[in-house]
Amino acid sequence: MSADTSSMKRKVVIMGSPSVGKTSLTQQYVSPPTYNASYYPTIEDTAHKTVTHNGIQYECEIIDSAGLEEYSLFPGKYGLGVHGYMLVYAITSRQSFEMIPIIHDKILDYAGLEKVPCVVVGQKTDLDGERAVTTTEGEALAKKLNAGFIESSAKDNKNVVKAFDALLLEMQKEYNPAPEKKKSSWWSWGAK
Ligand SMILES: Nc1nc2c(ncn2[C@@H]2O[C@H](COP(=O)(O)OP(=O)(O)OP(=O)(O)O)[C@@H](O)[C@H]2O)c(=O)[nH]1
Repeated sequence: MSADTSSMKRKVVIMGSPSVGKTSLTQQYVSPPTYNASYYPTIEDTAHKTVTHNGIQYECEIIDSAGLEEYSLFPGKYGLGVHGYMLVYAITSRQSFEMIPIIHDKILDYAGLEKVPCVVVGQKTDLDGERAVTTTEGEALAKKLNAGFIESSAKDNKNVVKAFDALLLEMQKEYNPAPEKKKSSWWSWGAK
C-alpha cells in the first residue's frame, strides 16, 4: 500500500491587540526576510504557506486579523471552521498581554468549545530593555490556557518559524495525534 501523500488543510487566525506585530510575524513567516518598520493597521489579510511538520504536509491558510481592543466585538467569522489560533502580545505592553485571556475567552464562548489549539506568542523580544511582561508570566498564562508558548521577534526573524511550528504541534495534538506506540502483548513476547 502506498503512503498517503495528501496534505492537510489548516486554517489559523492571528489575533491580538493592535500593533503587537501580527502582520510582521505573518509576513516574516510566509516570505522571509520581510520586515517593515512602518506601521499600517490591518483590516484583514490572508496568506498561504505549505509546510511539512513532523512528516506531515500542511496547507496553511493564515488570517492576519485586525487588532482587537478590550471591548471590540469578537468577529464571528473567526469563531468557526478555524483549526487554531496564534494569540500575540508585545512583551513591551502589559495591556496587550492582558488582552490574551480576554480574546481566548471570546473564542471559546463563540465556538462553544472548552479547548481550542492555541499558541501564545510574546512578540518584540529585540526590545528586551523595555520589557513589561516577564517570560515566566507569559509561560504561566499559556499553561493556564492550555496553550503553547514562545517569545519572538519579527524584526530580528527570531523564533518566527518556531511560533508557527508550535501552533502546528498544538493542532496536531488535537486533530491528528501520533498513534500510541504498539504495546507488547502476551503473543509478542520473545518475538524477533
Ligand atoms: N521592535 C519591533 N517592532 C516590531 C516587531 N514586529 C513588528 N514591529 C513593529 O510594530 C509595528 C506594528 O507592527 P504590525 O506587524 O503592523 O502589527 P499588527 O499587530 O499587525 O498591527 P494591527 O494591524 O494594528 O493589528 C510596526 O511599526 C512594526 O514595524 C518586532 O519584532 N520588534
